[in-house]
Amino acid sequence: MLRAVVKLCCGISYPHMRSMAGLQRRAVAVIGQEITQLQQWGQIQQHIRTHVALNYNEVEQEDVQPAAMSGNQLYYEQHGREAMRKALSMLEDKDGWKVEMTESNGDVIYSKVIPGAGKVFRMEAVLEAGVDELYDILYARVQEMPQWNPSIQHIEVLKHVGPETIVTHEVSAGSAGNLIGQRDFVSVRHSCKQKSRVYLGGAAIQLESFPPQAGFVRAEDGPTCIVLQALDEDKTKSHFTWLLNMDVKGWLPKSIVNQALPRAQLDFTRHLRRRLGGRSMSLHDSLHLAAPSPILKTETGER
Ligand SMILES: CC(C)CCC[C@@H](C)[C@H]1CC[C@H]2[C@@H]3CC=C4C[C@@H](O)CC[C@]4(C)[C@H]3CC[C@]12C
Repeated sequence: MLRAVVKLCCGISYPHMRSMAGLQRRAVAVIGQEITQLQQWGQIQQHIRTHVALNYNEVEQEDVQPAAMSGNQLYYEQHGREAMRKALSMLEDKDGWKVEMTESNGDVIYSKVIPGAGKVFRMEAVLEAGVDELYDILYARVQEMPQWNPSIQHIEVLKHVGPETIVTHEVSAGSAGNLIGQRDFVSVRHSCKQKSRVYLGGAAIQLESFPPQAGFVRAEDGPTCIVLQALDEDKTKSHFTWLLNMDVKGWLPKSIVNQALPRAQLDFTRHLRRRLGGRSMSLHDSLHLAAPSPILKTETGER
């Protein structure tokens, strides 16, 4: 329909456009580009509906009304969905994953080198919570994360783009336990909630209104994704899959980064379990938590 209207408009305006000059012509070209973007966005939506992995395509996505959204909002939505799609297709490819670590509580981290993305890590764990509770903790109340996770110093929701998309600024904690030092991230985070599954995708974005700040190393997270899958009817257990794909930036040996990233995943999950009430703590975790905290909130990170 949109295409037909555009064609009709083009036909009507063609004789006038021929007589246009300079700036007017440029303005028409820009409008043309915007229309193409809208169209591409529609195609991406369609692509997600039909092709994306792990049942994400079963989601009844509401028909989007581009007219009701500003160009920027459309861009964030599109970027978030695209990140989710890319991350899910990385997870979908089951070949070539190498076991990186196996924990006594059953958590496993795999890694794989993916052309274009570099080394990515996939964590698989079982959490003693339902997908709704996890969605609430990990997405709806994302800004409260620093209260239960000492690896994260600050999270601010910069924009609420829609019910499924937010733009966030995140600052990791520079601490003795974190060899990489403090980083900050600006990301679009996209969520998709189904009855027994939740998808949380994300990727770095550049915001003109939030350029890298002096003294901070701006890292890039994503395309990344967390998939939560309910394991039982009573909603007491969920399977947690987390694809971590991060460019930490700065001058650091790969070996340090490749050790720090899976560590960060284990730490994150340990704190998440503690937030869930310690219901699923392993012996290893309880011992670890009983010891004086190795995470000292010092300002020793590279700033
Ligand atoms: C190793 C160093 C550089 C970083 C350590 C902290 C990392 C692990 C922290 C910093 C910011 C954090 C992210 C902040 C926000 C979200 C969105 C949420 O919906 C899922 C978790 C997720 C995606 C966090 C995952 C862990 C994270 C990436």
